Amino acid sequence: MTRLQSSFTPDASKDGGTLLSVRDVAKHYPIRSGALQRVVGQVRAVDGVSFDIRRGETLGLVGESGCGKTTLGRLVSGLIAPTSGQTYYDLDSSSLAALDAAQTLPEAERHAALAAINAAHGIETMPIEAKNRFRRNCQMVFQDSFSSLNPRHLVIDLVGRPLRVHKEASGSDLTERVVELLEQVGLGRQHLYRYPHQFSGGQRQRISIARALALDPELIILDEPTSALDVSVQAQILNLLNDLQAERNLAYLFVTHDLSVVEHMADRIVTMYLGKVVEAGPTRSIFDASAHPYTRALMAAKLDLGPAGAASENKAVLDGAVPDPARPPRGCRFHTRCPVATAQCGWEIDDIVRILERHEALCDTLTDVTRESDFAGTLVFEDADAAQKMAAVLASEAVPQPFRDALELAETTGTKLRVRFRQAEDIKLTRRGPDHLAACVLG
Ligand SMILES: Nc1ncnc2c1ncn2[C@@H]1O[C@H](COP(=O)(O)OP(=O)(O)OP(=O)(O)O)[C@@H](O)[C@H]1O
Repeated sequence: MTRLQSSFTPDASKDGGTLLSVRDVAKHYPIRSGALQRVVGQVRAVDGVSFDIRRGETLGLVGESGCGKTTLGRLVSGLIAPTSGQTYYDLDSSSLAALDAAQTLPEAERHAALAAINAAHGIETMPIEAKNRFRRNCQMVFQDSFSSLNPRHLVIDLVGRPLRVHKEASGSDLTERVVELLEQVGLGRQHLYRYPHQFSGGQRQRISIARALALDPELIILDEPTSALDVSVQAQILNLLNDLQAERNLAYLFVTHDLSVVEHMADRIVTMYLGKVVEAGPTRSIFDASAHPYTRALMAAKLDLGPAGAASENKAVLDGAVPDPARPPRGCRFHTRCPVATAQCGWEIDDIVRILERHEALCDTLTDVTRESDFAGTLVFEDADAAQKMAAVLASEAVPQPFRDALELAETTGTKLRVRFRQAEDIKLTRRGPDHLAACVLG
């Protein structure tokens, strides 16, 4: 893979250097079944994601629920370990160049080339002292302040804990440090000896932010920090985050499903769909010239709060549920819902299975599916009539035109229906403008 395809490395105005480099990171969760809890599949929550975060910038990570944003946030923070790939902390420019050059090498050579960089900068492989430094410098704020703040702890304990654990302060010094932190987030000394339930949602989120600031981090991962709040409180928290960033040169990874929030907050945006990055670029470039239909659909969906006409039109854009991440669609994973899909987007046998799920009567008569590959196979029905009917459905307007264009063969013999689609590879990210990448077959 070339660097262009594997990573998203900005040269934005915030040129404080790269803080974190996420490289080809994947997280697959095993699906277990039966009395013996055998592994029968994998949920591909994050599936080969690369991007950089620069010092002092806000990177917005957007996508619908279930696309893998939270998992990615936890991977980046080191809270969970990746299945493959790695996140690198504090690379100098020559290590960063070496890291990207190594991505183009064959697997075996890549390991050798990366050994020194992994040992010094990989958050899974660095020495314990370096990992502790990373942990101090990378903090998280979660959406649900109720569950992230222990209800039995006083504010002084909640905010002071990182200082105590890292032996930064104790006694009256600790109290004064906590007061300082509370004042920075708009609270004060009078709040020290109260419990989380005595605060409003917005105030609790301020306490979470104060706790995240305690060790003076370089990066805060904000996972839907304002989604549970009223709009007016949301604005106050976003303003607070902006002020803190300006004062402390903080970098934020801002995880949200809400593009209107990142439009105001983010310097750059990464759009994720079903575990993959589908588009990444400077915020203005994404909003003015989005190159992926999924990003455009998310942008349209944000107008749902607007005029009724826009709402109904936009609901159609993001119709249907996100497919099962254990069986992500081939080619472009968005092709099953894409309003501008083409025959090149990766239509496959599973798309027939998805169509069958909408035709209950036919689905009941299906007895077997044998696959030669993801793109070719045979469906066996109870009787020849059902096989003919299915062939007729596949040739009709009940299925999208690009699906029909991609279907090279649909041949019935008795109870069997043999099908073959045109082959497709995964769609790679390609350059669409300065620092702007998108993974779509359309130019
Ligand atoms: N511990 C886990 N075990 C198994 N599957 C998981 C686990 N955590 C997440 N998943 C699955 O991984 C996929 C991605 O989940 P994730 O929470 O990262 O998405 P998300 O975009 O953050 O969604 P949301 O906004 O709803 O949190 C989902 O299908 C989810 O069910």
